[in-house]
Amino acid sequence: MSFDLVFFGGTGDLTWRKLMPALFQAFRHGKLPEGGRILAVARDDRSDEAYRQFIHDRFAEVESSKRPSDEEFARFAALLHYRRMDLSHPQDYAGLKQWLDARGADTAVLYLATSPYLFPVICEQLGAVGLNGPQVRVVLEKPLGHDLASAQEINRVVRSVFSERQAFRIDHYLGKPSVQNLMALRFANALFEPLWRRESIANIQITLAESIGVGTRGDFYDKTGALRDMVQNHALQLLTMIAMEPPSTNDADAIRDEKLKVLRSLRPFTPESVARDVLRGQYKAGNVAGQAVPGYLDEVKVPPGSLCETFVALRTEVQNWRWAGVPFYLRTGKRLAARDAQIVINFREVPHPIFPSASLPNKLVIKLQPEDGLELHLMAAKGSGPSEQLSPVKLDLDFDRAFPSERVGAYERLLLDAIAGRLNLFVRSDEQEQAWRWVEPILDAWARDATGLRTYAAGSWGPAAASALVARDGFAWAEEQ
Ligand SMILES: NC(=O)C1=CN([C@@H]2O[C@H](COP(=O)(O)OP(=O)(O)OC[C@H]3O[C@@H](n4cnc5c(N)ncnc54)[C@H](OP(=O)(O)O)[C@@H]3O)[C@@H](O)[C@H]2O)C=CC1
Ligand SMILES: O=C1O[C@H](COP(=O)(O)O)[C@@H](O)[C@H](O)[C@H]1O
Repeated sequence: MSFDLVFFGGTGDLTWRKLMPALFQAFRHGKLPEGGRILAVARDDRSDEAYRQFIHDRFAEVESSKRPSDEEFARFAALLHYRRMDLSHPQDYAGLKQWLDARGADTAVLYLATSPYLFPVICEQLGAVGLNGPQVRVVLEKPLGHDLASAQEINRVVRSVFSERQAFRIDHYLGKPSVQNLMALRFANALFEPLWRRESIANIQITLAESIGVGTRGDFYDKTGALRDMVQNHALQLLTMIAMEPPSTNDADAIRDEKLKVLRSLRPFTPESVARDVLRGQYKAGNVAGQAVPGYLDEVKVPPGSLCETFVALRTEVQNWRWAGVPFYLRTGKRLAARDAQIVINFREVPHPIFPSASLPNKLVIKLQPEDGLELHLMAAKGSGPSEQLSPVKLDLDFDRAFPSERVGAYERLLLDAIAGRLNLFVRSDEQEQAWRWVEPILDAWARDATGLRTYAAGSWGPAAASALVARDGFAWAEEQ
């Protein structure tokens, strides 16, 4: 199968930092189909050779195990091409069409790695020159809109040019190996399904903690905040995968239909429940891994006095028969104590204790990063005889060790899926819009009342009030258990 992969925004940070290294890994692992060309598009004039040199130099900034040798780069670079285009100039698109048509590859994947303000004009112009035939797929990078109205507008334009099956909306968390494995855990094992419900599960906690701050992205981040940056997309996508009903097939729409039902079942927020169940915070100076780090307000390009949230914790419920009354806690933040993304399924206590020593409820921890694996926390008897001492034990499955040569990074997986036309790990427009619909009352409440922002020391687990959010129901966050 021949393919052309075009990166609009081909000189940008996303392309050289994430997409090119991911493609190179696919190439190195022999997973990139033969017969591919990669075309980078941006506004400055440069030759293919100059672009190859640019990418070569940027690889120096990539993790050393992921850098190519000279011989590997020479082979990879032969796939790379460059074309000058101003994406806001309609007259620049005919040349792109000619370039693609001259070879007429089986598939053209057009990756919009630019600021989203360009998405409408790019889609319209691709349609105008006929680059929307069935062999074309368009990949839309996050953020897809700033609120419901802007997301709907982008989707309207995309739909006016492409069919839904041609639109690949990226949420890179869906490409993470442990997130893919969540589907296998739930739907390729009979063990968990009978327990995966309110009768057995006390609460579910999704934590997406970062130890890094906003770095040099202060201007972008300040207009975005943690709710839009992480909750509306990554955290909610994880929640849907945990809470969805078993899809009837492994087809993309069967899965996305079930995820959409979960999003529609989330308890809607009111001004009162936002005040009670949603907490936002901003980091102050502190210490992360022994290093002193500045507060958010001292980061570059952050406006003085900004009220932007760098931390969100919230409590919600999925209002259906399976989950009625089970709290789902979501938490994300920058400059927290550790880089730690995990989903914790806290099971209920045994109904009738018979041992003299206390027994802890079972817990299943789905670890997304830094490690990728599963932990099942159980109780075991340490001794024998009538007064057995119970002790917690852990079944620990490390996927990196179990499948050492087969783990594929998120962007590598998603790029390969887009080339192959597999939509399972991409977000459908209705899911995305429903997620915006659900977070909007929070955004509205915060816009009306600027007083609720709490602070937390960099290197902590967020504002102290986040513990109270969970303690109110008689529970504790994983690190406090
Ligand atoms: N960086 C990251 O890690 C991530 C970024 N994103 C999102 O991806 C998008 C791109 O981010 P990032 O790569 O960091 O941004 P950059 O500013 O680094 O890159 C923007 C790219 O778009 C090109 N561009 C801008 N305007 C035009 C135009 N009119 N015609 C042609 N090309 C144009 C630029 O090239 P030139 O100016 O030379 O023309 C450049 O190649 C953003 O929306 C960002 O939020 C999402 C996830 C992660
Ligand atoms: O989408 C985003 O994700 C990253 C975190 O991704 P991870 O794979 O490193 O966990 C986050 O830093 C960034 O702000 C956000 O835009």
